[in-house]
Amino acid sequence: MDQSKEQRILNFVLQNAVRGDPQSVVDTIDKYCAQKEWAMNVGDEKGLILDKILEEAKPSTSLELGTYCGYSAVRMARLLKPSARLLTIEFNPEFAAIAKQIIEFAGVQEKVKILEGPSEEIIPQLKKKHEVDTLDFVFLDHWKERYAPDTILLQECGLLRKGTVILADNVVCPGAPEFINYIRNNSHFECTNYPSHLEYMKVKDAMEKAVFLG
Ligand SMILES: O=c1[nH]cnc2c(O)c(F)c(-c3ccc(F)cc3)cc12
Ligand SMILES: [Mg+2]
Repeated sequence: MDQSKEQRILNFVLQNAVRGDPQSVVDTIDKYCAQKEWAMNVGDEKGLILDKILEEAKPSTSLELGTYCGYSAVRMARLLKPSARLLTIEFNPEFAAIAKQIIEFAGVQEKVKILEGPSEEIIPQLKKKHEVDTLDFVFLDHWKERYAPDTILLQECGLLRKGTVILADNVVCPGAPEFINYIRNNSHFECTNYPSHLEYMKVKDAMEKAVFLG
């Protein structure tokens, strides 16, 4: 059977990146997706915005919605302090299997736990099944129609605390209008927009940061 694009990305990482070196894994995926096949990783330009906001937050417990091939999980894990943890939720089993291998190759598997399934099912399990108290950082990078309902669900499950940083990808392209409308008109969040470009393209995109005020 023909290989999937995600399998081709994995193979390129295995053949060209340095095992145990997360930066080389990030750079290798960016090289492949910029030169060979576009893929929906957050990429190098928006990745630098993610890096900066994550480093400012210094999170102990982070959640990512939308693992895909694990690019942003590796990118975030490389900046986390030794005791910090990243939980990442992926609905698509094929993507989760690829991400697991890329995360392990990068050597960050001790910091990253992939949770396979729909976010609306897994989020309510985070406290009891995954021993989460509250989240310090949340990266929204899954289906845009889930950004708003999952943000509401995180609040309802008591997973946000005063100062939790939520960062959303793609608020311009493909766009997340319901989320933007919800979060910018909600007095419990302080929002900041970060204009950028769609990964590996000259198309405009942006990220939105929303700090929960409690
Ligand atoms: O579905 C997505 N989940 C997470 N991130 C995405 C992304 O960064 C994209 F650029 C895009 C995207 C796909 C096709 C386009 F033409 C433009 C953007 C999609 C996603
Ligand atoms: Mg994205």
